[in-house]
Amino acid sequence: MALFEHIEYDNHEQIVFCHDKVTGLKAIIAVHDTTMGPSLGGTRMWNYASSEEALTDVLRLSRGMTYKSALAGLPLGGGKAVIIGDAKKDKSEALFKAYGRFVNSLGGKYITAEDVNIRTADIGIVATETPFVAGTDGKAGDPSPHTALGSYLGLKAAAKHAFGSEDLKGLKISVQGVGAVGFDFAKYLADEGAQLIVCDVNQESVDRAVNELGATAVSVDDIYDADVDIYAPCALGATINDATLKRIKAKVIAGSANNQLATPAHDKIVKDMGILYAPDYVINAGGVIHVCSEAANFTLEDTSARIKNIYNTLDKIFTRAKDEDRPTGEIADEMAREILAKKLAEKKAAL
Ligand SMILES: NC(=O)c1ccc[n+]([C@@H]2O[C@H](COP(=O)([O-])OP(=O)(O)OC[C@H]3O[C@@H](n4cnc5c(N)ncnc54)[C@H](O)[C@@H]3O)[C@@H](O)[C@H]2O)c1
Repeated sequence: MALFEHIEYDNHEQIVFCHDKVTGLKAIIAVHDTTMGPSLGGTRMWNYASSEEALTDVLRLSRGMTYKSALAGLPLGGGKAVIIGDAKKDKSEALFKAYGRFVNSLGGKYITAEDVNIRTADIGIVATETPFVAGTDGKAGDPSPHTALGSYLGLKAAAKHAFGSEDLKGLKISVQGVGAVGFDFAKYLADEGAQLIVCDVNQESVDRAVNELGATAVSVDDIYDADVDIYAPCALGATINDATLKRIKAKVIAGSANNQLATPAHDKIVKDMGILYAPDYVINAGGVIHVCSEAANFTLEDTSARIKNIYNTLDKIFTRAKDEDRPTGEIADEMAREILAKKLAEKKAAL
């Protein structure tokens, strides 16, 4: 397996392969970049088919965290970790304690939090072995309301660019997934007079959106055919793909879901279709801002100002993408790299 030559290596600072002989823990911690500060990113537990697949995933995700935190203006770098295993069968207190000792061995270069298949209770066990954790129970708490607020503000920035006004009154918006983030997000839209079309695999969540927000429900498959101005993916990743793009009628895609594009190539494909795409890691940064507020002791005002700034960041991305006739995701990545390069130059000058 290639390491320095790995296609996703992208100059990672440190990659730690963790193996605990007693518990059988196998994990990879990837620290992509600490130019802006200690790397922060969640730990994912997944039954990867191979260690190659796990490595590719963690490298891609940790770089994503570097870009996300840089564009959110946070004093954080990017990192991520994966535990290789079946979350239904392989979790144990001893395993998370062993993992916590590996996180601790990095001395704060990597701060962990929850991610797919990891609960705050699991992170609570990790926290018994290391202080380098964020998002534990009883501290900053659930990031979803802040993710919803940031995503709503980001959607308004997209509406301004696509339709000439950020006023959502009368706009038709489909919200795919009305869970922790999606419901609060949809409530902001409904409060502003948007017409909502929602779907969810959970019927209770659908009923709540229909009853409390006056939304119209459609099936999880029909959401792609909805005749709407804006499509807001707030559930799964990879919903922007060749098949769905044949059906999506919206002129804007702006929602909270992670990894919305099925492949990097879909960034240009949506642009060429005349759809304005709000890059996922920019619009959904409210969550990492929330978690950072715990790690960096932000005041409530500071946290709130950073979340509101998601609007301004997207505004800049959309303006530059239009001026340069380039895809929005490409511009976002470039802007993140510019922030990192500037900080690195400052650090070199200070030597
Ligand atoms: N929670 C956060 O602070 C945060 C931060 C950044 C990004 N995100 C991303 O936002 C998205 C939503 O996160 P969440 O915390 O609200 O999760 P959640 O699990 O609370 O909500 C997801 C909702 O989507 C529904 N769903 C699942 N499959 C579906 C399908 N095929 N079609 C329609 N609905 C479906 C679920 O039933 C659930 O109601 C995820 O992609 C997550 O990675 C969340």
